[in-house]
Amino acid sequence: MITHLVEAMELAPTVAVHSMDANRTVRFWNAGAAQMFGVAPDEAVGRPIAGVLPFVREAEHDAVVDEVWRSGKPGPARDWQVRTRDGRVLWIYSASFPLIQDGVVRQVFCMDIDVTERKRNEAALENAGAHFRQMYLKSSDAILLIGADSIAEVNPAALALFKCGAACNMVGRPLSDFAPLRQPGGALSSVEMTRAWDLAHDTGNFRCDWRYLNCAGELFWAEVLMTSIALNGEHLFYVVVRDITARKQAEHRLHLAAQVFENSRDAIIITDREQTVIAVNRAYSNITGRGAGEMLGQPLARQVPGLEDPALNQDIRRELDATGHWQGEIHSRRAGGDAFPAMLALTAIRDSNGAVSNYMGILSDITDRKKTEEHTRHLAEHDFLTDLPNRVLLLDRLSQALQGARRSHRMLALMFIDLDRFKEVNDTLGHQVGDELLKEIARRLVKCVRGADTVSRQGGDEFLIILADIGGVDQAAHVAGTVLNAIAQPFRLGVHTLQVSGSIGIAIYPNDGDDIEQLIKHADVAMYHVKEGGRNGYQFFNADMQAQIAERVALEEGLRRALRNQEFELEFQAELDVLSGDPVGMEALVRWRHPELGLLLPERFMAVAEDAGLMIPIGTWVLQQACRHARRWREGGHPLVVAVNLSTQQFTHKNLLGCVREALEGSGLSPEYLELELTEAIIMKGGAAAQGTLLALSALGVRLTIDDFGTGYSRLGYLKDYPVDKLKIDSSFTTAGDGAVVATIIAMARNLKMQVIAEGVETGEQLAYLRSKGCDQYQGRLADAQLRGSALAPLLH
Ligand SMILES: Nc1nc2c(ncn2[C@@H]2O[C@H](COP(=O)(O)OP(=O)(O)OP(=O)(O)O)[C@@H](O)[C@H]2O)c(=O)[nH]1
Repeated sequence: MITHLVEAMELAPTVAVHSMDANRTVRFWNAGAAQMFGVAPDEAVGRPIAGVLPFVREAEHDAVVDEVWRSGKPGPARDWQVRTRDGRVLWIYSASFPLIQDGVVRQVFCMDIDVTERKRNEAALENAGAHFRQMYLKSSDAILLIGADSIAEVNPAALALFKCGAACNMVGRPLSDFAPLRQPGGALSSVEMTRAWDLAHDTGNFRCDWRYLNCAGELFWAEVLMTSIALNGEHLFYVVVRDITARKQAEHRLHLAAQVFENSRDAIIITDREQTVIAVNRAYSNITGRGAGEMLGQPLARQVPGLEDPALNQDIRRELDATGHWQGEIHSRRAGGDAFPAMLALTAIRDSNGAVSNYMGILSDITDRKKTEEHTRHLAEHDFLTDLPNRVLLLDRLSQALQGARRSHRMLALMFIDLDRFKEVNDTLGHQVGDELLKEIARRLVKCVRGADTVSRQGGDEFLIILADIGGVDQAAHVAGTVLNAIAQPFRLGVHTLQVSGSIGIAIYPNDGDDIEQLIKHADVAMYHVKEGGRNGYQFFNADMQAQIAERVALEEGLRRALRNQEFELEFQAELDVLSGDPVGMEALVRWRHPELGLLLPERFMAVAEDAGLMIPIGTWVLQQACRHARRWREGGHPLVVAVNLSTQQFTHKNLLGCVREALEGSGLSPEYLELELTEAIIMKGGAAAQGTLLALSALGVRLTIDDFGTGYSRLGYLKDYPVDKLKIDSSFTTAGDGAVVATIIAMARNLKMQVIAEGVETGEQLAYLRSKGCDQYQGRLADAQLRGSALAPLLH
């Protein structure tokens, strides 16, 4: 048995077996030992073991062997490190056991197995583990180990990324705790996560971008790599999470930029630094009708229509080099050849070193904007009603025409046209008909002139015409005649047919002025003279007109001052009873005590007052003063009626009643002592409202007299409809001794139960005649003389 065992030991190829006796002398040394240690059996057997095997841990080994000798039991198996004869260091697995004969330990056998290879693998594995741990701990990527349902382990980077502080805040929780309810695509995070786990499981690993929610409640983007691993039979996921928020933001910005580029309504062109086109967007094709293919690789200047002009190109380059930017309007063309206005903005794009790397061009189609601008400009320069040039454009055209005339030493004419009594059209037919008339007149005026001339509406019923470059004044006169004739043709406006006329003043450059203001002013002055002279005609400006105008202006200023300084006075004409000769009333007549010109009669200043719009304040003053006088007469024991003339402006003024009431209340005069005199013409001008006004005045208690009766085109029918108390026979009938007219008027007044008073009575015969015809009262030089001779003389002033 032993023999067999020894044979087996001899032959065991990988097991080195040797034995030693009590003297530590080698007794057995098999082939394995020879091979392992490089010592042949005959070199070993019979020699002390210490000399044969220089063990690295000799003392330790000796102790084990000593223990076997002493105890007679096998020593513990150990890994030892030994050095072979040829200097190799081996790891051996060694077991020692005793050979006992007769109860005595005779030898100790050692069996050694070379485990160097295994030891080396173990060391490598250990090293790899340590390295891996280092990587795990130091990794800048977050690493999580996910177990069945929850996080099993996290590295420090994961704690930092998820801002969770300690591992215990993550470990044990499902990864879905760290995601928002839904991913940006809208899918539920839990559903998406399960899908990802499944894919990772099926394919080994799975990569995706994922939106996470950290412990601070903040969302962030991460790239996730899940690797499915099996560890000790357990299924795990090794998850690497890398924060890609910055990348996502950059991607988002890029995406946005691409979207802007592609979806911009303006064409965007990108070139390289040589201005060769490298990209265009869709809008470029939409706007220009050219495909991107036509553009790419081509020089910008040749491909953006409108930029071909070398001079413009040079300007652009200079500006781009100097400021990095150029912007301007160009006349571009579409593929079909249609021209369109475009705004081009070119910007140099620089790289990180500041060198120009590209250029970006933005080309906008500004057709609509141009149209809007043109429309706005048209509105600003044209009259809304007639669409003729307005004052703004006229001034511009006049300035240009003047420059041209100066350069070419030619004449130009400026015509000021004002329609005659246009207000009446408005008043009688309405503003709308007035508007239609103005429009039609505008059309006719345009037809009277050449294309180079300008017809403009200044507002109201005023038109100005520039006759640019006339050969002589007769040419202007000819046009003025044509214009008057055109205006004079009947107008058919709806159901109305009307006939109007105009007054034209003409100023000639250079004779009547050499600047815009002067020419306009002088044409206006000339027009005014036509109005003064009865309207419906034309006049050229002359210097006398200017003087007259200056006088008028002075008079107008004087009137305003007179109102302020109380320069007006009242004079009175007596109204006497024909039969008794007693005074029954006084007619108040306004006078102006002019500081330089002395006492002025109304004829001298009323027309100016009317034009200057001063009739209301002057009339109001007269009314108030007259009432005060009458009140004083009454208090002095002379209850006389005071007669006050009303002007058209007063009669048609909306506050006439208020004004009369105020004058009565202000003076404390009873209404029956106030008599208001109106001419037939004034009543007619009051139009449809006249009857109402007269009734309202009558209702106030004041008396109403028709002045200058018989001179107007009397429509006698109206008399019975109006609350008129008295008719005043115009002095022209009295002084002319026109008995028939006077008698007829008196008879008519009788029939209408009105009183009648004759004006302008100068002689006793005239008075006798009036008396014989039953006239009630008289007035005139005879009446004043009689009063002046009486105790009431002071009342005349
Ligand atoms: N229908 C209409 N009337 C306007 C317009 N603008 C101004 N008017 C009126 O035109 C009238 C101009 O009157 P004036 O020129 O002062 O006087 P007129 O009645 O023409 O009398 P003369 O010029 O003295 O002959 C005024 O009654 C204005 O109210 C407008 O756009 N449409």
